[in-house]
Amino acid sequence: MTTPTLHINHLQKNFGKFQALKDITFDIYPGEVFGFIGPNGAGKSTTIRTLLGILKASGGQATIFGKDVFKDAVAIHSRLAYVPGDVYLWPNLSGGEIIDLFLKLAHNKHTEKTDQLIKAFQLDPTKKARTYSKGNRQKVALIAAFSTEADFYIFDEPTSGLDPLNEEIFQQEVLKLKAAGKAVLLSSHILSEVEKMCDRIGIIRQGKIVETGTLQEMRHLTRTVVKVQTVEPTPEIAALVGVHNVEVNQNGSMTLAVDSEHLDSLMEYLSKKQILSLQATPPTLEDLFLRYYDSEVQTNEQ
Ligand SMILES: Nc1ncnc2c1ncn2[C@@H]1O[C@H](COP(=O)(O)OP(=O)(O)OP(=O)(O)O)[C@@H](O)[C@H]1O
Repeated sequence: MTTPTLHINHLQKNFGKFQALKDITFDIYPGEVFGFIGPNGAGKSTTIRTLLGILKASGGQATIFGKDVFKDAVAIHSRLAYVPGDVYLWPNLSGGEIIDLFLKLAHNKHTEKTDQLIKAFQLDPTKKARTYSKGNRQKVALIAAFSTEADFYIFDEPTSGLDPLNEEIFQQEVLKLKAAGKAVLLSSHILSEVEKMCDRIGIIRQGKIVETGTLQEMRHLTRTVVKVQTVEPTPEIAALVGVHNVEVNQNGSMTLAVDSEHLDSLMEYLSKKQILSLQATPPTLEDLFLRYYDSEVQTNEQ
């Protein structure tokens, strides 16, 4: 079996009496883009900072490339690239100088690829960092990271501040990493981005991983919205197992929600009816995420 690039097992982190990470467990394999999502304050950055050795864990284990992140940081960091959500840059150096400095610190060199990335992200590398917008500061870190020859790339909300064109460049570069067999951890609030790029997703809530799986597996946890119009009225549909919220529309069509595991039996039932129109809208990652977000709000209010 392939060794995971990242293995986290029951990771915990306390800040004084506050337990920010209660139980974080997941793996990321080579060639995989793993989406790490959850509400504000759920513990995404704390998990990442602990993996990078910036914070000391209070319990549990974590390995990167099979090495203990708390003991073998130097060996791990030589094969790892990281971009935080809010990048600090030396204000009096130019963007180009900072990219080269980041590359030097990572024992890498400015290459043709670096120039291609500067062009693709449309960064003016001659300008001093103090004149850069937030988006341009992000670009400096992203260009350095994508120019780095690493095996594991960690991005913590990397596209906050990027315009749609640059977000697209970011996505293309991540997919190139994946095609090259690299592992990627992507923490993001942009669910459409996660949905588009990630092979598997982990949802964190209040310091705990509450779900991990492929988008397909996640979809089974939620409901599909079906809009159907039959020749004959079918009020008995509301009594079928897994069917919820049946509403009759003005034109006689029905809108209902069906648990994903009962979608097939609903379709079998409908195949025996005369259908005028049928539309099934699969749940998005946002539908699933909002479900967890909602339950967080309720928990906090109790
Ligand atoms: N140094 C610290 N001292 C005390 N509490 C902290 C510290 N760093 C983070 N926390 C708390 O730990 C929890 C998790 O924070 P974290 O920044 O990891 O969340 P996040 O999921 O990355 O959120 P966001 O999506 O807003 O970036 C929060 O309640 C935060 O207030």
